[in-house]
Amino acid sequence: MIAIGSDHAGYELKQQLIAYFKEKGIPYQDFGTDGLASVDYPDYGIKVGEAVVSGNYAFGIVICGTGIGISISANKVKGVRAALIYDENTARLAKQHNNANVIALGGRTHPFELAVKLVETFRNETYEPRHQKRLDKLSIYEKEHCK
Ligand SMILES: O=C(CO)[C@H](O)[C@H](O)[C@H](O)COP(=O)(O)O
Repeated sequence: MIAIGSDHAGYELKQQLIAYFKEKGIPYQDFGTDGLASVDYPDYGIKVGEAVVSGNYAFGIVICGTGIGISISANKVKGVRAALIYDENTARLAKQHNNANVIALGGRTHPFELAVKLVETFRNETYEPRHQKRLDKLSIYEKEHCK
């Protein structure tokens, strides 16, 4: 199950991705926003981040205008590794090297066709455990410094 959320600037791309998930039978849960009215990206980035660390989702997708604000927001949640991906290489490496559990896209920067390609590239990639030492350092920092 994919957790997906956006602000108003990411709403249209989110709806397009949801239509794609429906067509392909890919399970998802939508954490809002529910329209084009102006909202604040931290509310949705944090909501999706918290859902992902609950352990009930394979990964999260967060979308604002550029993907920057909402990825920063998701990364405030302990246990989240959110990656702003913008081409096939970063989509691949976000999984291979970082084992990202949230990916961020921009509704004003990522055309739908690119967004689908990046989501599918990320989904089909596998993590390379040789990077675990680095991820462990992030977890240790979180344990020691973040409540
Ligand atoms: O946070 C962003 C960039 O990091 C997003 O682009 C937001 O969606 C953007 O700030 C919203 O801007 P708006 O002018 O209020 O629509």
